[in-house]
Amino acid sequence: MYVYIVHSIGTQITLSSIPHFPSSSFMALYGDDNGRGELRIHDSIDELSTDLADYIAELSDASVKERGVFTIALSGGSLIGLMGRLCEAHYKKTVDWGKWHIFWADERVVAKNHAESNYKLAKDGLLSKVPIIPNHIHSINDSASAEQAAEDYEFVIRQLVRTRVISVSEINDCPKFDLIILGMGPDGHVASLFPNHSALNGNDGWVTFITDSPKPPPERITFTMPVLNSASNVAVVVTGIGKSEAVHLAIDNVGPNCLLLPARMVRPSNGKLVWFLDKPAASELDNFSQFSQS
Ligand SMILES: O=C1O[C@H](COP(=O)(O)O)[C@@H](O)[C@H](O)[C@H]1O
Repeated sequence: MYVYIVHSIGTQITLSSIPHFPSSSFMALYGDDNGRGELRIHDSIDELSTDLADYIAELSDASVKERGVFTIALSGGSLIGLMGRLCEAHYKKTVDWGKWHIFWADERVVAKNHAESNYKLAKDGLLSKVPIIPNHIHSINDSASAEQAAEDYEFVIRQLVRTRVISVSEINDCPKFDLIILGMGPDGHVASLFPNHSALNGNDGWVTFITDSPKPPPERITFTMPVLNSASNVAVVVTGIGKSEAVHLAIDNVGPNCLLLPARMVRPSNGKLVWFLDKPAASELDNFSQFSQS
């Protein structure tokens, strides 16, 4: 019945335990002092999914109390399946779904009913199963070119910033989403910001586009890095051994060559970063053996 919390303060590790989770649970938290955020490492996908659902529900409550709305930007890929617990009766009853506004941190420029659409994935796996107001679902214009779709999406976001549905960053003029929730590819990409791609340097606009994604489909739109880093909360959700090397490069103190890994560049300037990992994904972290002593 314990969750183990590991605080990393420089190289000094302190371990404490508090009653909270079922006995098989395991969670490790890095202090935010290294700028790499909080780490939540779970024994199983099942536990990770429950923790993720609780985390989202808590942020939703806090935002609705404070601002009357909850603005959440989703990604695609394995993430949506990991958010599936939110469709369960407990969350259906307790979450204030009518106050949610849904966005996409990245989207593939394909028709909304296409198997590769991040909208379709979220719609089938989550949005059609909870009482979200249809016009609070802000999906891209799927009949435009990638360039036009990015421009249109930025326009939609600008209108919602103007009407204060979406907050504004205190540091720059970027939108400040209550939560941006990201997956990560084995190459360290987040949203549709890929390593060594020029879109990574897109620091002016809020939404940019690519037509040569290394991962199909090639045409995508994506939030820029400044928008990711302006959010109040960013969660990065990663599972599986195939991503363990990228997790290590994104989080540990590695050489300067990795500084431009997209996942490593996610450092909210005035917000909180949380990594949700299963043990296989965390297994190459420098301190993993200390985490797994439990
Ligand atoms: O193409 C994409 O890939 C990433 C990672 O996907 P995963 O299936 O490996 O979890 C995803 O976060 C992004 O939104 C998506 O467009």
